[in-house]
Amino acid sequence: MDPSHPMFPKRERDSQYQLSSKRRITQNDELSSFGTSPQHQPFQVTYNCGPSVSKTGLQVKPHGPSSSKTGSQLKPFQVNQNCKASSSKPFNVSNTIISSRSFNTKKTSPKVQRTTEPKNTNSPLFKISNKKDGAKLKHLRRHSDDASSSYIIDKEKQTTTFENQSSLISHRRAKNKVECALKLFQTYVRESNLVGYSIPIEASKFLKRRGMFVHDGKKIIGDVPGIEVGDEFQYFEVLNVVGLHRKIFNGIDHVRYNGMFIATSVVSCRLYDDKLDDAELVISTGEQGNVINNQNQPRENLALMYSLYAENPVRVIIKLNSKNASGSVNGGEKYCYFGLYKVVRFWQIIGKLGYKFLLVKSPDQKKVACNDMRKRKQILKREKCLNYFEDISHGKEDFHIPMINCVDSEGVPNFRYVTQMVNLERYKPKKYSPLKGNVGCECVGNCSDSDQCSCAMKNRGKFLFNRNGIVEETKKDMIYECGHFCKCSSNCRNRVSQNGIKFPLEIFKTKTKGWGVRSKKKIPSGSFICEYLGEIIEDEQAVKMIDNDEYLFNIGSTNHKDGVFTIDASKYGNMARFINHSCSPNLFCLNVLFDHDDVRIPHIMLFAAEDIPQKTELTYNYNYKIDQVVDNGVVKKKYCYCGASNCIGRLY
Ligand SMILES: C[S@@+](CC[C@H](N)C(=O)[O-])C[C@H]1O[C@@H](n2cnc3c(N)ncnc32)[C@H](O)[C@@H]1O
Repeated sequence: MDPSHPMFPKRERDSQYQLSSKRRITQNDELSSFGTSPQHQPFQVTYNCGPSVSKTGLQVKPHGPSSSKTGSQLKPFQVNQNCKASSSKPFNVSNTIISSRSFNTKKTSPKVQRTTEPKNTNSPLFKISNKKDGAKLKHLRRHSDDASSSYIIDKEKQTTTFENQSSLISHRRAKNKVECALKLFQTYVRESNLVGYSIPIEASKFLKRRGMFVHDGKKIIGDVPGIEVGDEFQYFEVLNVVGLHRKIFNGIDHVRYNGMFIATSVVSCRLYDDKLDDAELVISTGEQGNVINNQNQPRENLALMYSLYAENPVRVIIKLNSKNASGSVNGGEKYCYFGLYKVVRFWQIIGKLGYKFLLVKSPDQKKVACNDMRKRKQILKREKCLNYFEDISHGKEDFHIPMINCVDSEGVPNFRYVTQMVNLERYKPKKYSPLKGNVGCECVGNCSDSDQCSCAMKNRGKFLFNRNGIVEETKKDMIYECGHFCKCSSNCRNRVSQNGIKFPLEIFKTKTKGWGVRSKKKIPSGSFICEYLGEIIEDEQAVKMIDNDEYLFNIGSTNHKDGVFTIDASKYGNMARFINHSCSPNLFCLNVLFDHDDVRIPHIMLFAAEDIPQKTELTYNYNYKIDQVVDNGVVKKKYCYCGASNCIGRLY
């Protein structure tokens, strides 16, 4: 081992860990371094929610209307006389777009009055007491009936047919606008250096400033032009951007229409998405404000109540969650538009001030809303899996990164999937700035002459990748790829690992090591696999992470006076955070630089150390030192379950 190898002083650092009771993955100095249809079943229960349950403060309770708690004696679709709403008759409502300027600003809060005391029944017990309101409701119903729908969905073929050319054109135009807005949103999320919940909020503000909100200033009842049943959105905030649901912290959106509030959209949480099919019926808990009597119902409840009488279409968006072993809901969430529904009844929750609302899907709406739900069900069945998630990268990678669990029911762990290092910009000092140093090569087109290419010169006068992108040097301290500041083209042979994954990978649950990673296809030796991504933190910070140090990866070397860094993949990371250790690994890692010249914070790139057959677990050597991991003066031990014939039995 060359002592000038930036990883060489790792041994010294390892002893430092011992002192600081820290353990973490280190780079090796050798090769190994590293509601269904009513006919089928009773209604499915969902709960309305905002961006997150805790944020909205809404209660999420896993019991439905038929639970004894609510005391409901009504069978599904049985509608109490007071609350008559025929579920058999097809919807006769259509789109209405109200410009925000045209709202009636006169406040005439409708009074809702209970006719009988609810004892053991949760029948809908309200009638409109205000005659004026009744007239308005009639007017609204007539208005809805009269308006002609812009498109018709062929139920059998599950296709959307537009009534005329102009409605098709305007739908396409709106769809383009939606797509543009979504792309910009995604780009903002990907490129921003922000962290946590603020990312989608800031992205939404950014789009708003740029006038990229679709249907801005309009409150739409019914179909939203440009959006189709089954469309999926990654963030709650996006629903506002595309005009599906205008509330940011509330699961029920409403408009004031002729002096009354009617609901326009509801966002519901499904806690058990493995049981999902197409939702024919949804029960949504109404807002549970501090109501003392029914005269003071929160606006959202009133809106849903009036929607029952108005028979207006309500858009239903369902938040699809995963559930992890501890039962908490996190990860892998998205919002799927399920189509237009109608409120058919509501009832008070016994012992509580809130209400529940039963919504039934319009028979003319497309049935299977989310494609991946069907696929997910098939895979669960075929693989005999207990849990399956189609893509934990949420479309951020060129391939889907599925997560398959055939061992237990644990869902996607709580971390944010990223495709670039978090916090890199913060630590990249100016003196290493490529703009100041001579970082980029001057080659024209593809780099071909290693004597002329300054990047090849840094690699001791060689191109380290062959023309198929296979790395031919496995023991280099540092690899310099051509990069952002080079004049060569983006297809240059000296740009490999920066271009992202080229082999489809999947995360799977192992029996003894937690999650692991395997390739869906065979991988030739020397191929680039993936980068180890996470948040760049300073060493001192890493040392303090006593209880959360499983995803720390030492980078750079200790002989830099101005900072030593670690990658922390606990909160932010990619599939690499799931790659396990083996005493006989099939991957190795290399330090790569291409977007800056700071050797303290190289990219950690994993490559295949051998030809890897498909479905084989990918592993690298964590390089822990046995008996050198100490916590509070006590030597910590972790047994190794890599199963290799040369396994030393312990990770540390
Ligand atoms: C970077 S994480 C790897 C992914 C991890 N299995 C998971 O479920 O998230 C490192 C942790 O995985 C487990 N692990 C990795 N390789 C192992 C091995 N060969 N034997 C036992 N546990 C291992 C250890 O708990 C280790 O702290």
